[in-house]
Order: sequence, then C-alpha cells, then structure tokens
Amino acid sequence: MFGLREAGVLAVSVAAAGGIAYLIWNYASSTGERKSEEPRDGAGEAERRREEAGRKVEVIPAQAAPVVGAKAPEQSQPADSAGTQVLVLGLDGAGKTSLLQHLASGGPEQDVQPTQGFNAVSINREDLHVEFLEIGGKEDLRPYWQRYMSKALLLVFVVDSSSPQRFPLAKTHLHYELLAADPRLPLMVLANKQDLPGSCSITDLHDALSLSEVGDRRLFLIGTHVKKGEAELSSGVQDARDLIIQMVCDGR
Ligand SMILES: Nc1nc2c(ncn2[C@@H]2O[C@H](COP(=O)(O)OP(=O)(O)OP(=O)(O)O)[C@@H](O)[C@H]2O)c(=O)[nH]1
Ligand SMILES: [Mg+2]
Repeated sequence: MFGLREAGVLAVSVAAAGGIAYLIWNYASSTGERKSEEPRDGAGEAERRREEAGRKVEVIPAQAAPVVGAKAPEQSQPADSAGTQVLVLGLDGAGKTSLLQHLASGGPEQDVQPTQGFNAVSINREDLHVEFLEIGGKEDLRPYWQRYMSKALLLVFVVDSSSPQRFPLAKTHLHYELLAADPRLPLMVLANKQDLPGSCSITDLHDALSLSEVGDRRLFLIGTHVKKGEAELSSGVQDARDLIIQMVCDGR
C-alpha cells in the first residue's frame, strides 16, 4: 500500500467553487489497475486520460498509512467514541458492505447480504484504529442514519452509479437529512459499481447529486468498484482507504 502521491496520482487542476476547493485528478481506468509506475505530468495529459477513461477522482491529497491488520465485520451496536467513526451510508444495494469488506480485508469480498441493522468494521494496525459504521440503506433503516452523524469523523456516502433512477432519492437523503445535520462534516462520496456497463461517470454524478452545493466542508468524490473474486483493490478503493486513514490520523 502506498500514498496517493507515491502512487503517481497527480493533481491536475485546482478549482474553487462555493467555498470548496478540489484537487482534480484522474485514474486511468475503471478496471482497478493502479498505474503507479506512470508519471502524470500535466493538465493536458491528465485531461487526455480523463477523456479516455471517462472517470476522474476528485480528492484532496493526503499521505497514506499502511494497514497491517483487519478485523472481520460483525454486527454490533455503534461504539460511543464521539467524532471518530467513519459513518458509511447510502441507499440499499449501493455496495456499502461490499466496499467495507474490501477496505478491511484488502481481498475479495465474501457473499454479502443486505444489512439489516448496523455493520461495524475495524481496520487495525499498531498505532491506528479505524472504525467504520455502516447502517443499512433500506427504507426502514434510513431514519436511523441521522442519529449517528454526531459521532462521525467523516461521512462516506455510497452511490450505485449504475442506477441513475435512484440518484434523486440519494440526493434528497444526502442533502436534506445528512448534510443539513452537520455543516462541517467532511463528505466522501463513492460512486460505486463503476465496473458495470453504462455506469454514471463521477462527473455526471457530481452534477446529479448537486455536490457543488454541499457547503463549507471538505468533499471527496471517488469512483469505485468491488468485484467478487478480484484479489486486488481497485484504485478508487485504495484512494478511498488512503484518504480515510489519513483523515483518521489527522482527526479530521
Ligand atoms: N458489479 C458490482 N456489483 C457490486 C459492487 N458493489 C456491490 N455490488 C453488489 O451489489 C449488491 C449489494 O451490495 P451490498 O454491499 O450488500 O450493498 P449495501 O449498500 O451494503 O446494501 P444494504 O446493506 O442493503 O444497505 C451485492 O450483490 C454486491 O455484490 C460493484 O462495485 N460492482
Ligand atoms: Mg450492507
């Protein structure tokens, strides 16, 4: 595992809009191959790659820390360590549990079932403990989402990029229930299922979810996919994990 900068991911432009600063860069494909050996040296080159791939990552660069151990997911009540949890939300079927399995184990996902309540997952290493809390996305569980905002260090909002018909519903929950509850909480949107044909690019998802209107908070938008049987983490999942670990280390 390596840091974003070490991975050769290059910031190609900086845009400030609505008080939010993004560093925008690309990753080469949706197939999960991290092109760490290829230097990306200029906005023109990166733009070319973006056009080729139809994918981009918008993140704020961070140094990464290695993960040396992981604890298996378990059903549990959320821990009461205020402001330290990574809260993982999103509509049912978006891929939250699948992503957490990959983030925690670094390996292929096991069969996943819809989360009926909470799903607590930890990443542990000698001097680092990252605690994720997924709350299931079914309609009857969504009223619980907001209750855990106050304990969160970061909100990770997972979207199924292959289901554009559900974007308006996701947007409504995101803006009017979650972001409204904490105007400062950093937000990481994972545009998941980028492997599926016809999945929405993160540029389009940015617009569909009106992410330019998320307020005065740090925003990360990353295209991801997880596939059963794939031994390697996709580059987007690696980027997400690196950023999350860095934010936990920094304490926001
Ligand atoms: N093709 C593809 N399938 C995915 C991806 N991520 C998840 N899936 C599949 O989507 C289905 C739902 O995934 P889950 O991880 O259970 O989704 P969830 O967001 O946890 O759903 P709830 O727990 O019901 O809120 C499963 O069949 C996964 O295998 C992805 O990136 N690509
Ligand atoms: Mg789940």
